[in-house]
Amino acid sequence: MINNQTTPSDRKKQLRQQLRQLRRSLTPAQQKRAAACLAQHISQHLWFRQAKHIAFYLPSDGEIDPAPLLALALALGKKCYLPVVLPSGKLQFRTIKAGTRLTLNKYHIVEPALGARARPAWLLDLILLPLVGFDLRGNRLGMGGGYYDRTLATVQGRPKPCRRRIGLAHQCQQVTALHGDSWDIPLAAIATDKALRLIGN
Ligand SMILES: Nc1nc2c(c(=O)[nH]1)N(C=O)[C@@H](CNc1ccc(C(=O)N[C@@H](CCC(=O)O)C(=O)O)cc1)CN2
Ligand SMILES: Nc1ncnc2c1ncn2[C@@H]1O[C@H](COP(=O)(O)OP(=O)(O)OP(=O)(O)O)[C@@H](O)[C@H]1O
Repeated sequence: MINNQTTPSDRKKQLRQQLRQLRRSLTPAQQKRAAACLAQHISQHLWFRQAKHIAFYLPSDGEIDPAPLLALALALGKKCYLPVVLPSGKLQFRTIKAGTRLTLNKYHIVEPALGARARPAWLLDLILLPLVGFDLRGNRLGMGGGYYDRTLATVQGRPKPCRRRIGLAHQCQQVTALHGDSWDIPLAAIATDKALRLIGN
């Protein structure tokens, strides 16, 4: 029997493919300009200026590139971290600085090798998360692994993870409305090449 009904999960997958295709189609010049604009928006924000420990990511699959901001943060003496995927389905945030040994994870994304010091998520001052898609209510579509959701989930008996979370994306990744899932961790702001917008509650 053929089942033609699409579920919310099918639609999420389809949207993910479309938005990933869209960001991959940006030219190197567009990517470079977007990364520079993003760095400008975030570097002026109080949350960045106040933060001593910041989680970044290294771009893959056309994601907006936080590298210029990472370079600035390192130059300012801030401690910077990158996500490392663990077999448990969670992320560990490991320190990145000049000379940190890097390796490729199972998704071919660069991450610090074993040995780099890790910092728990609740001791980070600011977390910059990669987005595949977003809406202006702060709903977030990620790569579908649930890594950030699992890592930042509030579990009773555990300290609260950092709430200053900024989702990063190209402006073209905005959609009218995304369906939020019960496990989605809320974003406090979204930063694109165009603006940094705080999410109102
Ligand atoms: N730059 C970056 N780093 C990151 C993330 C991210 O979204 N961006 N993550 C955010 O959570 C984690 C990795 N999460 C991922 C989850 C799923 C797939 C994925 O489905 N990739 C393949 C197919 C699977 C495979 O090859 O085994 C694909 O490209 O379709 C990739 C990364 C940690 N590091
Ligand atoms: N706190 C959690 N505990 C256990 N499983 C979870 C949790 N959060 C999410 N998941 C699982 O992860 C899967 C992927 O979730 P979702 O599609 O929201 O990922 P995503 O947010 O797009 O990905 P990512 O966080 O990797 O960028 C879901 O099927 C969900 O069951």
